[in-house]
Amino acid sequence: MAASAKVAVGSHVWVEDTDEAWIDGEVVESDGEEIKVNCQSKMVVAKVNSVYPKDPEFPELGVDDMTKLAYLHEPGFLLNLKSRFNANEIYTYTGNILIAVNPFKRLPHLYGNDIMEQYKGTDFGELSPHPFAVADSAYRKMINEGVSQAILVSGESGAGKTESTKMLMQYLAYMGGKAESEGRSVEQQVLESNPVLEAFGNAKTVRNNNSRWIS
Ligand SMILES: Nc1ncnc2c1ncn2[C@@H]1O[C@H](COP(=O)(O)OP(=O)(O)OP(=O)(O)O)[C@@H](O)[C@H]1O
Repeated sequence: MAASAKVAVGSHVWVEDTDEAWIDGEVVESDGEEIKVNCQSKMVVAKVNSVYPKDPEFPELGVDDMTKLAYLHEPGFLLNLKSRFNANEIYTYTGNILIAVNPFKRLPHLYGNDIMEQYKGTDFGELSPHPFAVADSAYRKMINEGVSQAILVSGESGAGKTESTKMLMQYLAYMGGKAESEGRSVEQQVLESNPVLEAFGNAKTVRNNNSRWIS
């Protein structure tokens, strides 16, 4: 929060916390420099310029695009991801960037052919955030503008880059190759080549038992 911003008694703010990262509460006292915040578990004293405003109208299930948040700051972002994750919504947009939170469990209902069909040719942002929407947007730009496209997948080890890339490949293969050869579609063949490539290029690490290994 900007140092000059006023924090009125009765307003709701986010305060940094060593255990939870951020906790929220109501401001009960302020002398202009320091404030006392009544958080659910404890009373916290903090510097005015170290707290962030909390949107009192934040929807319980969060918003599908961070740009719809009333305040763009770390605790607001984290609350939104957590609210959506608790509702099994692991994908969230920030404009045209897709954020994926690793569910560490299979969610097959998200990735079937019926879901790919839904995303086919649909305007970006019209349906729920999804890697298929990113892949569809890239695919259509490539077809319509005749220009090569790149999708950047980034995150720390074990975040889910390989899994997300598989979704992107699944969609592109689905869109690009329907011809059957020896009873298997191009889509199947492309996806089946993945474990072979992984066997040569991946190794178990502390964070991930299927990690990309670079010497
Ligand atoms: N969308 C998802 N659905 C289900 N499980 C997932 C998903 N994303 C990640 N996981 C789980 O997390 C594990 C690690 O994910 P992944 O291998 O994609 O990470 P990574 O970012 O590629 O890691 P590294 O950089 O170490 O290679 C997967 O083996 C899988 O069990």
